[in-house]
Amino acid sequence: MGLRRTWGTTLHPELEAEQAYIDFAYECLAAARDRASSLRTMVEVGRGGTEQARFEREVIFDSIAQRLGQLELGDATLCFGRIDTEPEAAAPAPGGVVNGHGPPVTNGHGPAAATDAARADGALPAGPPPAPPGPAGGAGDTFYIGRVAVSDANQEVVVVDWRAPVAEPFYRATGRSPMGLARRRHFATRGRRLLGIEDELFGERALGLGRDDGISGHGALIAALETARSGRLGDIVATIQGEQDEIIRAPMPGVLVVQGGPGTGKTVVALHRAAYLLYTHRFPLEDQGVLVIGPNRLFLGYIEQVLPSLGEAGVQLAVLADLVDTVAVRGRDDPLPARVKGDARMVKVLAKAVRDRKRPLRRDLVVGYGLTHLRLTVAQSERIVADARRRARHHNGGRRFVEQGVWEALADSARTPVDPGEVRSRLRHTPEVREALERMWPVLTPAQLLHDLYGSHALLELAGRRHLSDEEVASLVRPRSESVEAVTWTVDDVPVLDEARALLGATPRGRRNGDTDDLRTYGHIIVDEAQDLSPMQLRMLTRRSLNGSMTVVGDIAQSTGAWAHASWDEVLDLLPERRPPRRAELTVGYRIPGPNMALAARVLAEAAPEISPPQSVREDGRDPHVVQVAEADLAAQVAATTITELAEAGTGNLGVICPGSLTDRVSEALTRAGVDHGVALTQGLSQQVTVVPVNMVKGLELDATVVVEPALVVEEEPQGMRSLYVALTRATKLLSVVHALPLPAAMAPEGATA
Ligand SMILES: Nc1ncnc2c1ncn2[C@@H]1O[C@H](COP(=O)(O)OP(=O)(O)OP(=O)(O)O)[C@@H](O)[C@H]1O
Repeated sequence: MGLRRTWGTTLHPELEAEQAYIDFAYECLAAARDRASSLRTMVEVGRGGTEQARFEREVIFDSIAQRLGQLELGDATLCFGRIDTEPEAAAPAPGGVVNGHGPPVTNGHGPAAATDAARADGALPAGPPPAPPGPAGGAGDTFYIGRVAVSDANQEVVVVDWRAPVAEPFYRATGRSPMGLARRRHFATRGRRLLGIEDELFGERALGLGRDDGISGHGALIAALETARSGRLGDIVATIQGEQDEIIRAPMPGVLVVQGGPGTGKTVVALHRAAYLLYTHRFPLEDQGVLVIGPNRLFLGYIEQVLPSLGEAGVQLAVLADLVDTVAVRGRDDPLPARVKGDARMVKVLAKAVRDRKRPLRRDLVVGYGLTHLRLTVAQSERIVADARRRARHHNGGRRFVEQGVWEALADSARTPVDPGEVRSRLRHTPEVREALERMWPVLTPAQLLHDLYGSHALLELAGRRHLSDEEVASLVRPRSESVEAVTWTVDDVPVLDEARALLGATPRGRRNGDTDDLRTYGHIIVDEAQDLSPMQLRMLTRRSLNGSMTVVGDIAQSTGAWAHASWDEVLDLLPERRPPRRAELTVGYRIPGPNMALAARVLAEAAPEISPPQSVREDGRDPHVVQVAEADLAAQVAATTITELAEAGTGNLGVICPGSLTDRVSEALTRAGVDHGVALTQGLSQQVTVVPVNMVKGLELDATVVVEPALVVEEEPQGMRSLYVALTRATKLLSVVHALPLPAAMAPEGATA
């Protein structure tokens, strides 16, 4: 059984009727917006009434504002297709069904009736009611699928939200498994204008023609993929494919791991899953929160538009450093300390480092008290520390037990009875008492603990000798900064600071400002580029998972960090284990045209031989251009190639992907050649041309790329071949390579040896 497609080279006979229906849907959307706006004016947050009344008004106000946000589509298309079910598959759907005679007749009160009613109460503009065509099967049901749900004035469904269960066959039906569909129709639109219609017929109507390769809405998909990139990832609600939809709608509990090659849609799919889960489990997820973790800020800037355009508020996009918000983070460590700081052995090292900070006195504390002296003996201090260790869940929380023990012991030592409370108020600011408390049990922030630890070979040695090698211990030492505020923390310090925070808990001062021992958790966590996360980074995420529900996406072949994982098992071992994890794979590549993928696949075969390359949806495309020049001419040639590629890319964007050491030289050459450009580090992808060091390019996508000096990429990056694979898989269209050094063997022209 197959599918039959008719994609608008000639005018589709139902174009006009569908256009009328789409116009009607937009009118209903505008009416819904007007209603929400006037409601907002009515509930405008005022000062009057009781506190309870004001609170309720604010809640209503917020939800209207959110609804208005959802109804604000900007340039995005409202309705991108429809499905017609087979007559026998027709079943009433909650909230309204489009019955028997096509879209205008919903439950017997179609848009025609609805329009009259709405016009009567002034909600809809005047105009003829639409007369859209009936369903393919004659007597089945029809549902229009769109970005948000729209109803008419009678609350009849006009457009179904893409996340609703009824929309599932729009994305999942195949020739082999039509899911009760007679026809699926994709609309090609520009704004509100319907430009073309693509039909896929199922069952007997398919007549065995057309494709059944699991790709649905082929024309719409290719049109979406050919569109020039804006430097920001967009949504794919109109063209989600079956294998992607299964991941998006997978049940929420537990960990779901998604492996997929470059351009298979892992990032978009993960973000659409966030939107789907919030729609389907709004209560309790909206309160619990959804966290999306990306590898760096450039990447977050690249994806930040996708979720609002899906109508989702309340999702937190973050890099790991944002979760440790008390310190500023810049740069990375050298490979050895980076690796040690990511290693799970650091858990034990830190626990020991905190233990080492709880010390009995070296000699008795004797302190003047009026005409007499009070005494705390070494043995008493030992008992107090041991007792607080047993009682405190977090280090800082133990300080009050220690203080209490000290006041009591000092009071006990008086010749005449003294009240410990009195001792406390008279002695707590005395320097020798404070010093004793600091020795026995200092209050520590994570930064103070690490500042002291890294700044002292002795403390490191004490904490690490049973867990780390001498070389590893030595790699962590760094010159002591003047104050803890002057320390520059690195990305690699972040999970160590977080581990320290989990051990230390809130400080008394933090507690007074509302801080607690417990960290903020989330009902669902989405992790992108997860293949690069170290065990300590994964622990950070597990710590923030409320109930073990996570979506973890990545590509083992693109793991390039200090902690490049060889398999997902290694990652899963470090994630919450409340349920058996589920795995999914994305196999179809949407970004990379066939010829570019063929070159990248040769590099992949060496970088990660066990991983198969994705199958490109677009088999055609220009062959990659490879240009060799003398070393002295390299940067000038990069500029020249950039200019030629730009001419071919038209309005599309272009990335010059360099080994880190060549970034400045290439940028200067572009300036000399008069090419306006940005540098990713400071400007993101906001310019048409951007120079991107290879270690920042992961996850990004451009229309055209010029990859500079592959051999140097391989030499400079810790996982060189994998970094090169990442670099070669960024372009949606044009790929050029400019080099002076011999190419890595895997890239040499087929048949040639390097
Ligand atoms: N079903 C789809 N319809 C239209 N475009 C799609 C679809 N799936 C993916 N794409 C597009 O393919 C491109 C690649 O998607 P995405 O960046 O999510 O892939 P990825 O697997 O995360 O890639 P990488 O591993 O390189 O980070 C994006 O432009 C995305 O919009």
